[in-house]
Amino acid sequence: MRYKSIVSQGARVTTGELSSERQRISFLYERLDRERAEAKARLDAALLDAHERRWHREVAVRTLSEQVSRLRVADEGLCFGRIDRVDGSRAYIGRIGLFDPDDDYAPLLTDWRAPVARPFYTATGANPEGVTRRRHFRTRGRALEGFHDDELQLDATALLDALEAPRTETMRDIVATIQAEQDEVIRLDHRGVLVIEGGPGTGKTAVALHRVAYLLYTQRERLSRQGVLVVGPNPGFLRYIGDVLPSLGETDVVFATPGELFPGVRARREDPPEVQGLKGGLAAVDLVREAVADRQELPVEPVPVELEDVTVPVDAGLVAVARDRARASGLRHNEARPVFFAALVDVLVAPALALIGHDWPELAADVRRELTHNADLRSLADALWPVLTPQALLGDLYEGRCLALGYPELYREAGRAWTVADVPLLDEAAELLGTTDEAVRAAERERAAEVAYARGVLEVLDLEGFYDTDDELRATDLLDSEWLADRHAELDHRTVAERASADREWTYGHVVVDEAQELSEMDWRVLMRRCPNRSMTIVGDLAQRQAEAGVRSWEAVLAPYVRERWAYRRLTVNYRTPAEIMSYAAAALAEVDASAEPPRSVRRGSPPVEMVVSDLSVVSRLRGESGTFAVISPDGPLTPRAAKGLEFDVVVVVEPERMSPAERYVALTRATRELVVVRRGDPAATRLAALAAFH
Ligand SMILES: Nc1ncnc2c1ncn2[C@@H]1O[C@H](COP(=O)(O)OP(=O)(O)OP(=O)(O)O)[C@@H](O)[C@H]1O
Repeated sequence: MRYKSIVSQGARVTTGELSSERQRISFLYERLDRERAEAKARLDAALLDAHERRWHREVAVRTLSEQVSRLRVADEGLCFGRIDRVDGSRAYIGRIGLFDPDDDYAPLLTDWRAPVARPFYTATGANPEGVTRRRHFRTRGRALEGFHDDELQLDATALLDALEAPRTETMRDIVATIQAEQDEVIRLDHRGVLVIEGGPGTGKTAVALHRVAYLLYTQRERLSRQGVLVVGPNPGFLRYIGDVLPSLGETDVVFATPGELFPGVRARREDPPEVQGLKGGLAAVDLVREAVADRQELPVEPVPVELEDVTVPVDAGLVAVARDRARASGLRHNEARPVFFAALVDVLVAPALALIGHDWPELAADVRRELTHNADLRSLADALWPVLTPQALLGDLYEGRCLALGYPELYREAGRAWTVADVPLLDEAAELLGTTDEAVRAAERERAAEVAYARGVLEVLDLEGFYDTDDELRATDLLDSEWLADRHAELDHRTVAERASADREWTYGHVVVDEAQELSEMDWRVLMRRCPNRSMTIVGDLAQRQAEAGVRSWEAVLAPYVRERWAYRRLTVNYRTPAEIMSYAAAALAEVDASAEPPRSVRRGSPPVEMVVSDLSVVSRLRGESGTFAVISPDGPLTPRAAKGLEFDVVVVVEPERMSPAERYVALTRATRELVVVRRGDPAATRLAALAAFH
């Protein structure tokens, strides 16, 4: 191996160097503790500062609280490497940057995202980028256990150590071992849509999350104002990746599944594949348009409206003229209602005058006034052109109207929960319907909730551990209810993430879409609405697509929004699955796409074990020896769909023959160490067949 470990170096030199590196690292922790104490003192002072304007104080408190939590994340693995340069200078690389205030703020520790840290990840023997040595530290908690230096090849040791470690329930950051091809993508200076594709285990998710941390570092001002949205396939996956950004010091990010992109709805249910196809294709845009048009109705029979001197029959022909005028206004359905009513009054004046038998101008004005205030005409207009929420529109469509419109497959019983595929339709409906009075009332309710939230913030400040003893002043000691009320009026104090996730019209500064191959054309419309600047990182693998309505070509999905203006990068190395398991899974890949290349595995392990059993209950007795363990079966509890994006040390795949090729490919590539494949059959017959083949 092309590295010098401290063990292979002379013991005298090693001990000396190790102890000097230990001193250096404890010095960095001292600095960290000092900065943290100073930030906390400034936070206390900001809370106490009675002279400062309230909202200034509020901003200061928030900024300092963020700083305190940023400093807290670096508690473990603060510094993980060092580079020595040709000019004799060196830089220690870590999770955050630390500076020396006593030496003109010279860098003591360089943030991994800073440009000067880049050679730590990218320098090679062929292209050393001015670096003579790269050193990797091995730490436990705050203690330095050892280090090794590499000669600028792809450093196998640090990476393999990281990859061999047993997995936990949640994904870890890879900041100490980012590889050059990944680093290129993480730091890519591309403002628009970036598609990152790669086979299973190539680090797409890890890279996308580190890219978020990098973008927040380089464009903090813009992104912390607008927020970042990370979309993942299901809640289990979001829980799995949920710790990575906080471990990198970034917390202000909204995580959502496609079923949660419409505020107020948390869809979990899946439609059958053919219904997903109908709801997910672009034709669903016309479907929603038709559903709205269907609610702009004509009376079947003329409806009599009684005025003082005459009864006017409101017939379909007259209503059609009013409806055409309202539609021609170009306003959205709810917003065009007043136009419809005014047009209806307008078209009724002439027939009313004709029935009265006079057309004096004063009489016409009276009739118009009477019609405008006529309660029957108002309720008729309400019935013919009702105010609609997206939920009411789709609910009525599914619970009956779909039959007359020719979409019987959409029919559902009243009161059933929304499905994931309904979410983009609700969003589309919201676009076509516009605001409702209900929306205004909801905004009022939200304002009331903000007041309650403001109170909550104070409690959180009390609970977050900034106050260690009872003697210290607490936020609630300093801020009274009057202040709370004013403060509520002055500013919206929720975090960007909280405000963004509650607001359908919020537009994010950057959107990350993971397992993007699963999203339908309708899902993409929602995401593009949430990100008009098209600053997006899209990660996926077309070969792993399980959703019928998912992506078949990136070009086709992106062209309507950015034409050909998007960048594409491929990751080629598999950091999860040992080579033996990957070559076993290659057969499933070939079934999905005969021309596809499986990624190259960095690790070797043991070949998968195949079992044939007559009774599947055996599976419940299988266990992994250590680390994480999962059974993936078409019937669950962990289905191939739910296993998307996850990994486990030991994986048992049950009845892969009952899975589609893409499902099989996903299931077979989840193991980091051992794969057991269980099929149902006659074990004796299988053994005989194997023996026959052997002879
Ligand atoms: N440079 C690295 N250093 C250490 N671990 C890494 C590195 N790159 C990836 N990994 C690890 O490899 C595993 C697979 O990464 P990840 O889940 O991001 O892959 P993926 O491409 O999203 O896979 P899939 O397509 O199956 O969802 C994770 O455990 C991740 O932490």
